[in-house]
Amino acid sequence: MRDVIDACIASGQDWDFLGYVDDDPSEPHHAAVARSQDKVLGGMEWLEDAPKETHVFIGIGTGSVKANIDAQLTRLGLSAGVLVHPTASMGRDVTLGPGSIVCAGVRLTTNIRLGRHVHLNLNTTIGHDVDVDDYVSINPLVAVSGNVRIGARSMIGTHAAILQGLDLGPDSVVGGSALVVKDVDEGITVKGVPAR
Ligand SMILES: CC(=O)SCCNC(=O)CCNC(=O)[C@H](O)C(C)(C)COP(=O)(O)OP(=O)(O)OC[C@H]1O[C@@H](n2cnc3c(N)ncnc32)[C@H](O)[C@@H]1OP(=O)(O)O
Repeated sequence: MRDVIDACIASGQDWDFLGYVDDDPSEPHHAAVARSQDKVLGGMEWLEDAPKETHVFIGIGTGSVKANIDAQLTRLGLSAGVLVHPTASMGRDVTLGPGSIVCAGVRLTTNIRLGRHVHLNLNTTIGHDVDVDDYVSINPLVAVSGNVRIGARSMIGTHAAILQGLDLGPDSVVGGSALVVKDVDEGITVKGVPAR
């Protein structure tokens, strides 16, 4: 996520990165943050006194965790921003929900809706007329075809392909490199080619 923030700032977007909020940062995480000359601001309690103009992004992939943190942020009256890497491309009629993170090389075509805190990782493509519900994470190099609906909190593993017109239920999981050829029910994990 830090690379997306850096690129947005470099391209002239008006962000000033304050740091990370982490309830239980590991030693390697602390060290990596220090090497980048960033800081861990504190745990979730830091947000209670954060300036109200602070915008927050959730750097966690698990949909249910994102939903839980988003509820806490809403209670605190904090807003989520939208981050779009300058190398991402976007067609007409694309709606990005609060907290959306669109990484480098992502291609969004037309008539697409992303819900709250949707993450589109590196080089993912989203076809026309696609609805991605709240807290979904789509990992690098995924190809989502046209007229697909992805239910809330779902995770699409790296390099998966989803064929056109399919419905993936809430909390579904698609394994890395899967080829999804039929609808996926709520809470179900599919993997392989074809995915089952
Ligand atoms: C920038 C980033 O890092 S973004 C993150 C990128 N990472 C991803 O996208 C992760 C995607 N996740 C996966 O593909 C996971 O392996 C999941 C979600 C499919 C795991 O599903 P689980 O059912 O928990 O798999 P588990 O690890 O228990 O393995 C069960 C079996 O499935 C196999 N398996 C696991 N993942 C896959 C997969 N993607 N495709 C095919 N087979 C798989 C395992 O080899 C194992 O087979 P075995 O029983 O014959 O030994």
